[in-house]
Amino acid sequence: MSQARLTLPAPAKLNLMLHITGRRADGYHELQTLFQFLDYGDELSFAPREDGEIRLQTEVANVPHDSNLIVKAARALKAQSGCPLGVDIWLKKILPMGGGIGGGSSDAATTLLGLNHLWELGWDEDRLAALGLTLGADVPVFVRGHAAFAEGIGELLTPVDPEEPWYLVLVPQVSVSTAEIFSDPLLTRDTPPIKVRPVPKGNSRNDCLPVVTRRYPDVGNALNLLGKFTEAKLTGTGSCVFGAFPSKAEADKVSALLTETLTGFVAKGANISMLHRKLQTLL
Ligand SMILES: C[C@@](CO)(OP(=O)(O)O)[C@H](O)COP(=O)(O)OP(=O)(O)OC[C@H]1O[C@@H](n2ccc(N)nc2=O)[C@H](O)[C@@H]1O
Ligand SMILES: Nc1ncnc2c1ncn2[C@@H]1O[C@H](COP(=O)(O)OP(=O)(O)O)[C@@H](O)[C@H]1O
Repeated sequence: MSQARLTLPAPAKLNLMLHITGRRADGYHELQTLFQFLDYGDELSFAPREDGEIRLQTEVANVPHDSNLIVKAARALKAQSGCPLGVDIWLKKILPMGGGIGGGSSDAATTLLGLNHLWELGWDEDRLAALGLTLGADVPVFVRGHAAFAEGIGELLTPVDPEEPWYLVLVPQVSVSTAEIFSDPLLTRDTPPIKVRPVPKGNSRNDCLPVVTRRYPDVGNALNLLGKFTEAKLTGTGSCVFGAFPSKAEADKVSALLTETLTGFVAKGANISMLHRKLQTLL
């Protein structure tokens, strides 16, 4: 076994549209959503430990280690695989938390794939995605690593290949709780499911938007400002909003104007996640 430290990216995702089509008996919502990755994200490093301990060596503000999805993912994989090894993990946290760009879920997926490699478990993607789903509805798409149209609670994935524009992502300085938005009585929960495949253009609405902007005026403000330049959309349950541009130069130009007053970043859309591109180079 290689003892070298393994460093892997954990990319962000965007929800290019998000319809809520129903609610299951367990309270989870049925969605139709289009996931695309960004070439922008956190970075995790892993080094095996012979004593079986799982240690996250980086503090994450306001997230106790036991609640960190990285630790939960590592513990679950160790328990289910029976692997005797442990791991030291370091996290370079770049992605805003509660931003709807999936940082925690992506960190969990990178942990599952990284440890599968480091511990030489040989689990296939189906098994890793099923374990990922027990950690969060968004984890499976990061495990699969391909842009996807998602149904169910986000786990029934059909790979798709939308255009890969440059995006300007604005990050309002509020953290939105997904559970809070999904429990709002005013949330639209009865959008008729789209039955046609591929999903026709023009279905770019996010059903969470009215509830999120009502609760978080800063998000509405960011949408209005970006909307002066391009179609401005909300990702997931927010708080981040984004707009597409045909080139980096154009995204940078608008970024320069808006980030005087707002935080944001420019990144390229990617249909194959940078985690999977990196893992390919290790095989
Ligand atoms: C809405 C989406 C869209 O991509 O993204 P985010 O804005 O969180 O990134 C996701 O489906 C979120 O996935 P994820 O963030 O993994 O959610 P989870 O941890 O599984 O769930 C948090 C809480 O949200 C609610 N929840 C989540 C997903 C879903 N399909 N229906 C729900 O009702 C549940 O109350 C759950 O307890
Ligand atoms: N490794 C992690 N990175 C970020 N958040 C985490 C992590 N582990 C657990 N969390 C918890 O998950 C919540 C949602 O995080 P995140 O995935 O960044 O947002 P979102 O689901 O809106 O995209 C955080 O507020 C935090 O409490």
